Amino acid sequence: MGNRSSNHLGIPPPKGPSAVGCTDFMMDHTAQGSFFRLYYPCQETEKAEKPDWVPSREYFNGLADFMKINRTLSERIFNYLFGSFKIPAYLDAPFKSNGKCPVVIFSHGLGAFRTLYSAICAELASQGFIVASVEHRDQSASATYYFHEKTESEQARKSAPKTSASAQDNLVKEWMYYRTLQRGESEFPLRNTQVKQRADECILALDKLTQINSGRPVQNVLQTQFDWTTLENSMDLCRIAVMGHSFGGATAIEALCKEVKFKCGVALDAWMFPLDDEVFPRVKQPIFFINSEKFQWAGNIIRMRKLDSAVIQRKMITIRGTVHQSFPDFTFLTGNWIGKLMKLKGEIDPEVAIDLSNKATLAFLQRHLGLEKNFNQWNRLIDGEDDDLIPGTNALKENRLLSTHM
Ligand SMILES: CCN(CC)CCN(C[C@]12C[C@](c3ccc(C(F)(F)F)cc3)(C1)C2)C(=O)Cn1c(SCc2ccc(F)cc2)nc(=O)c2c1C=CC2
Repeated sequence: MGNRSSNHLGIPPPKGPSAVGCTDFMMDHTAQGSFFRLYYPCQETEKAEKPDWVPSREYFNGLADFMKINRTLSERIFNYLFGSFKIPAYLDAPFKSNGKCPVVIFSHGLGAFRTLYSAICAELASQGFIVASVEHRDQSASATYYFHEKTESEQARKSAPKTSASAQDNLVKEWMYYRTLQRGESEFPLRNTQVKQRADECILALDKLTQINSGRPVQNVLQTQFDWTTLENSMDLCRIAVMGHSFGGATAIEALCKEVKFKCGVALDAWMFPLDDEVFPRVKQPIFFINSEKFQWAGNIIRMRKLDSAVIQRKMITIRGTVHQSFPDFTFLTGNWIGKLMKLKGEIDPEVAIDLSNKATLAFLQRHLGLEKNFNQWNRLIDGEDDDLIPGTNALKENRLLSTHM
């Protein structure tokens, strides 16, 4: 990678043997329904094009709200900086896999949304996983949308002639934006309510995938060219993991606690604040904490350590030279100095960092989902055995003799 010209920016293509397809699913016309982007192994295809990384400009508006910057100005900047990037996957490409695919449900961070972790999700799909990247409707996403049927009165107000009242015409696309903390509002009740809703949304996404896998007809209210019936019997529903970044890492832990079908969890730079203390003793599945060097702090690590267990595998590694944004796709999309200025990049090459994170994740998933692949070649990464990895954490002042294995 070192010899690539610096202006060649973009989300790194997946490294696994399969080409990757992606499509969107929305269960119904409510904010309570499941909404996710699906990444999956697909047939090599020239004709399918790669979808836009940010599906519509409302997402940039939401991002501006989240970052407390002016919408008009930032929309132009975001469009200029990020408007043309494509996802390393083929839109609605036909599904193809030999054998049943293990499943990962992915949960985005605060202020993010379903498309921003494509380097991670596409890599897993290229290695044979079916990945559903959920878009949460708990108002923690920068933006998300849903449809609702227009009421008679709304219909009446619309100027168009009655004759055009097709199914689509009486649907209104409703945008839900990031909910900022009100002045004087305490954060924990909001985040604790949100983490529970987020876990339920991960479980609901799994329920929809289960229904799709069974071949029972499933409604997708989005007009896509993807044939969902091709996913019948495609998933190994004994091999399901839940994964997430930051707030999504806490969501993964909450989801493990609520749903035993999730056999293990991977928490990328988890933000432990939203979780109740009583969740910790109730999680029985293995968890892998993959942390950045700059984001973590002692209090957050100490909460992760509450999950430490002599009988259930809990592992933790820290990637040297990484920041919180080393996991979402933004880290690949700006030059070095803008990236470092906006804390989107750390010292380490972003592709090296995400490669370590992805390989360590694959090795952990093989171990705890019982996969018959060759991801065990990266087992040493789970123990932090690499020049760019620290076993456990750098965020505590303890000396190495006292540090536990996690
Ligand atoms: C002032 C705002 N204040 C809001 C509460 C803090 C804002 N903030 C730091 C930011 C996100 C930042 C960001 C994004 C995107 C560009 C861009 F320019 F590239 F678009 C730049 C700069 C602004 C780095 C975080 O919240 C960090 N964070 C995140 S960031 C997840 C995310 C969000 C948007 C994305 F586009 C990509 C990824 N997810 C979490 O679950 C948690 C935290 C903190 C605790 C829990």
